[in-house]
Amino acid sequence: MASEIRLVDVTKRYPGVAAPAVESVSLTVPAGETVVLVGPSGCGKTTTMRMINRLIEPTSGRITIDGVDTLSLDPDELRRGIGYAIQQAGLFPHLTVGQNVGTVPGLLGWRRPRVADRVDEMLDLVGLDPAEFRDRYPRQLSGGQQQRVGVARALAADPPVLLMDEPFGAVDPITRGNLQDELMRLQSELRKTIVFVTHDFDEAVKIGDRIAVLGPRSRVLQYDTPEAVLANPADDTVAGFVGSGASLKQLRLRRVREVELSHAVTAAVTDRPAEVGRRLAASEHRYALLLDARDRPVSWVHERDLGRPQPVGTTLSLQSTLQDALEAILTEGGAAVVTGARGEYVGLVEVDAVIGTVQKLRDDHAEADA
Ligand SMILES: Nc1ncnc2c1ncn2[C@@H]1O[C@H](COP(=O)(O)OP(=O)(O)OP(=O)(O)O)[C@@H](O)[C@H]1O
Repeated sequence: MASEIRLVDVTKRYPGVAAPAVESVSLTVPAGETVVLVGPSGCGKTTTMRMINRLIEPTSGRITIDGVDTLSLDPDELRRGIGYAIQQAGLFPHLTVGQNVGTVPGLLGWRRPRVADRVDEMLDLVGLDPAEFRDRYPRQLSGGQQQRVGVARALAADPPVLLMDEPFGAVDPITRGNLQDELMRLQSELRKTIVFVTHDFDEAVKIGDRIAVLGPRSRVLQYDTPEAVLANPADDTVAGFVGSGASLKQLRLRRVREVELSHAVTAAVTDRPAEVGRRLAASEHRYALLLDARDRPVSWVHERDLGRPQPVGTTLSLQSTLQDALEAILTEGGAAVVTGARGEYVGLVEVDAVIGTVQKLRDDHAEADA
């Protein structure tokens, strides 16, 4: 269940402040997608997001959810239908984890056993063992665990819309990466409409189906897929925000399955070296890949050292990112082995194929823009 959110010409003026904090923003968030609002501090991201659940009332303009004007709804009712997760989780300190997660279902009048079941289900979903965590207080959790509880609470009443304001801002980079991965996994199952605020462009690229790059007063500088923003920033301000290393960032978005694989000379580990040598001689290759009885890669042999196979190191799957592929190619030297679901040999990724894919992406976006 997901909803389309539409902002039409939305402006917010804070009392006593001459310049509007948000000026004439129009943006459509498609149902079931994750849209990231990204921009520098003070540009109005939080104000824009909070107008959606009316924690802040717009001065003018219209916000609709599935075509219904949010101003026509009772604000409390509106907010019960919208999950909200914020930095440092914003948990109630005097309530247990279970009570925190069960807040909205409780307000909605769910019966206790149903709330209790839902709490456990949600804790499971965000990777916390209910038996261990449901009766703890927030202060007895790490920052990352608190963030997980925050996400569980936001999702508890199964709202079609989820607003997340720098939800992973207060944790270390590794925990942050894990929480991002978790959110992406959850979203691939739940397909909520998510509006996510961050000032971290890399986070936006990683988790967004689309990114809205905002300038002062929440002006939308570019609204597109991460691939398109990276390949072709709309102007110098966006380019500055994309920063250096745009091509390297693209490597994280593309998968091995999108690359043309090349093929090694293969042989069975049980084949005699002389036979492997004959095969290599008949080819343009210097290395052969030896496979076990179930076609799984075991080792490489060089034509001039057939008696001394070298074990295959890191292998890739078709789902691996091109960043992983490049890392493996650099470690393995020249090419990395791709395996299928049962570990069987599928092909090789070579560095030229990775470079070619990124270049093609740039050319495609440049053409689309021309
Ligand atoms: N209650 C308020 N009264 C007056 N001005 C406010 C109020 N809340 C925010 N502002 C101003 O509105 C502008 C936008 O603030 P907002 O918090 O939406 O930005 P933001 O992009 O989310 O920033 P950050 O990334 O630093 O959280 C800022 O200039 C801020 O000072």
